[in-house]
Amino acid sequence: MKIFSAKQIYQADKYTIEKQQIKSDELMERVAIQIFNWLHLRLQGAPVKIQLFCGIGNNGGDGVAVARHLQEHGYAIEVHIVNYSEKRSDDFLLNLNRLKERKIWPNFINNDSEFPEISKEDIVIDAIFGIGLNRNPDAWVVKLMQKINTSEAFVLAVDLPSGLFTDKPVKNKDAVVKANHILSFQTPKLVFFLPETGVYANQWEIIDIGIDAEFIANTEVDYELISKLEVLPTYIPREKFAHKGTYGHALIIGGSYGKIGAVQLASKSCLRAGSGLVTAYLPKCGYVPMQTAVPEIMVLTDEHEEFITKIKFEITPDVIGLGIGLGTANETQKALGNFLKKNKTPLVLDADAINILALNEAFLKNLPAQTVLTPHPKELERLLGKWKDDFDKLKKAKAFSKKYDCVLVIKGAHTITVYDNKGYINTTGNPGMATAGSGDVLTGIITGLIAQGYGALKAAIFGVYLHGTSGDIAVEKLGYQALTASALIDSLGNAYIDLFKQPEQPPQVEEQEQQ
Ligand SMILES: NC(=O)C1=CN([C@@H]2O[C@H](COP(=O)(O)OP(=O)(O)OC[C@H]3O[C@@H](n4cnc5c(N)ncnc54)[C@H](O)[C@@H]3O)[C@@H](O)[C@H]2O)[C@@H](O)CC1
Ligand SMILES: [K+]
Repeated sequence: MKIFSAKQIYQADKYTIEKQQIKSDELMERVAIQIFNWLHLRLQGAPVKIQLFCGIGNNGGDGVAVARHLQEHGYAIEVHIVNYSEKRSDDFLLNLNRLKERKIWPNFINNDSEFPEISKEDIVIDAIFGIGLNRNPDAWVVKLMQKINTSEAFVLAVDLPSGLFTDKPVKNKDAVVKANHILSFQTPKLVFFLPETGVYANQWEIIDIGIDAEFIANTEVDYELISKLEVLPTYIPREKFAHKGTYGHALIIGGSYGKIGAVQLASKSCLRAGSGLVTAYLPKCGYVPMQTAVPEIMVLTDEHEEFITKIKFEITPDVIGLGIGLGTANETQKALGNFLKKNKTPLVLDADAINILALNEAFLKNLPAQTVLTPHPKELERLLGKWKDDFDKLKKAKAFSKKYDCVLVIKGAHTITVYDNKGYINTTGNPGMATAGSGDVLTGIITGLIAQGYGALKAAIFGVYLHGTSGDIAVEKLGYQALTASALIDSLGNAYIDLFKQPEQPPQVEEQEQQ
């Protein structure tokens, strides 16, 4: 699903209004009806008090229009107009008049007003600011936001929680409404997926307001949300006459004394991701544990007992996953530098391979085109330097990816894969996956996909998706705390199977034949 910027949302609005030959307030009415339906379905006329806090722009207009529908259906409403500016939008005024025609008199809140009481049994509709927020809210509006936030009432945000900018970081953490649920129009907003602002958007849902499909299809975006719909077309089916050579040979290089398990995890997940053959290359001390733990995997060893000192092998793998459990010993750093000078095989680099690159910037120019790097936040910082905020981080990541022609997988709650000036935001996974070895498994999966013929970018996007789905499947049985990296590998098969599962349909009631 495409993620639009605020500017693109306004363009989409305009385009739709012209093409569908509707008035702008009709679009607002679509919004209002959908929000009303959402509430009505859940409340079923319950006598709960609904307090609507509406700004004076179109977000406020949405809120005011929802109020009218609620009142028409007998709900107990209180409409508060948060009067933060003189510049009221036309559709806000139109809907305000429609309220007045029905003898609903809103309460106007100004900077010197006393705020209304909000009880924790109430429902609050937050329609103060939408995507039009372009500067920090005034102090008195922030105070009102704080009142809403401390009320313990259920807060439903219209389009996005008021105070969140669509395409910018938040400076004042108090100046955002904490919503329990967000109904966002047509497209989720980028800020929902970034660590600093995503905390304000735990629960969100998209409301389809009938934005023109052609506009959506033809508009290039900077960010895309990746779910099953997006990854399914990239899946490469298995062929009947295939043999193990058809699906490639992956080499996993890593490990040092005490960190052989990391190579076991990456090699196993590489195999389970579908690589035809997998060889592991590790220091001598890893030979016996590796051969014993995973019989399907071939093993090559370095001449050193405890860490890797020379990366030399006679085989010709299709892809190399490198860095897990590697350590950063001087000899290992040198070995990686020498290896990169000669290597032409596609690479997936993780963990200490990334740390070694950060320590030796000169190595970066020797990366083959479209090398996949999978840093966690600390490794990313070593690579990019410190960033001011999430937006600055993405800007730096895009510049880095462009400079070195690499696919950068920014791991996090919503992992973002960056390449060619675009970001692909993953939607699968859960906090149970913040566990030792989880990253090693991801490296193995991406390496295994490239071995089978997936391009680097597709392998990274699909790999991150599969890894998250494995976590979502594993957590069902294990819960968050007991989820381990090994359990992720065990669920990988089901993650593939899940790709082809149809969503459950409600049971069909057969019609009784009329006698
Ligand atoms: N396609 C869509 O997404 C649609 C969006 N609609 C709604 O329209 C909203 C956008 O409406 P607007 O563009 O009127 O903007 P908002 O309602 O978000 O904000 C109102 C106005 O306040 C001013 N403002 C910004 N920051 C301020 C601050 N800190 N203090 C005081 N004033 C400030 C700006 O001039 C802004 O236009 C969306 O979020 C959505 O709720 C719907 O009504 C129709 C369809
Ligand atoms: K809002």
